[in-house]
Amino acid sequence: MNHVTCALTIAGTDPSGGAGIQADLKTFQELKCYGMSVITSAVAQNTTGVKDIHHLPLDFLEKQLQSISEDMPVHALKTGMIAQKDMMKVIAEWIPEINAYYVMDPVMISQSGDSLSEEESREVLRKQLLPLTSLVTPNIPEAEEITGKRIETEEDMKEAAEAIVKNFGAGAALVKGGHRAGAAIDYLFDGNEIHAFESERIQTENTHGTGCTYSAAITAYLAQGLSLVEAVKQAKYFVTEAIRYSFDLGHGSGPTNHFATREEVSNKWI
Ligand SMILES: Nc1ncnc2c1ncn2[C@@H]1O[C@H](COP(=O)(O)OP(=O)(O)O)[C@@H](O)[C@H]1O
Ligand SMILES: Cc1ncc(COP(=O)(O)OP(=O)(O)O)c(N)n1
Repeated sequence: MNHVTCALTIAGTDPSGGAGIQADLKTFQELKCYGMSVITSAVAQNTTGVKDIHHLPLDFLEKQLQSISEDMPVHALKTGMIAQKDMMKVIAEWIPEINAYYVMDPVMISQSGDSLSEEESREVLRKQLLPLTSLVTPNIPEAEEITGKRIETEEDMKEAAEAIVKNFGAGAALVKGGHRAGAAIDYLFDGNEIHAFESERIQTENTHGTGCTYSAAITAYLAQGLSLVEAVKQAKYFVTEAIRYSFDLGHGSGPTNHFATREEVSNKWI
């Protein structure tokens, strides 16, 4: 019997294909996982920003989740945009039903500055979802929102990662440095120690969906059985190349290139 590795994303949509469910599924596919998706919100957005959001009804969210758990294996799952507290509660009740790694990208505000989650959902995220995670991957503003502390230095990033695990019960925390100047350094606290993942900063405006792509890549690698540290290391390489060979598409911040690590593509693309 051939073994298929299955990864699930629970997130919002991006019709322009750079972020959200679309970015996650492209990443799963590229990393040779069978990709599945449950949609929380349909978002009218593109490289310039968010135009409108339509939240799917709660009972429909439940039916989508049920469609997965009654029929399909899940080796790892990620969540992205979960805008409302009641959606979070439904998802938090469902996750323990399946025995899989859980990576949370705590999406709050898009790069274009548009809010993708309601203020009142933050407490549910902290109290009910974080303790279920194998890993949470906040950028700096999201880590500040979770911990309630300003992050200015690399020391602050490390302390935030540690606090998210020790004070909020996350399995591990990866605080991403995409929003800082200088080298792109992310810090992982795995419950025991801090690990640093560093790449050069690539000079480009085309970084739409980097966080989605990164967390989806980590999810795919965990599904395939890599250790947490190795999964983050491989995913960091994947997202760095996806930014390096990003597409100059649209009138705003262009999307990352999900097949940039294919040698034959990156050599000829740009
Ligand atoms: N210009 C860049 N060059 C290289 N790496 C980057 C760049 N911008 C972001 N990254 C990396 O992309 C990943 C996503 O980070 P970040 O942009 O902070 O997340 P988000 O998209 O959630 O805001 C991180 O590994 C970060 O270090
Ligand atoms: C539906 C949806 N989910 C998440 C995001 C945010 O994407 P992210 O990878 O954090 O990167 P930016 O696009 O904000 O750079 C989104 N836009 N849409």
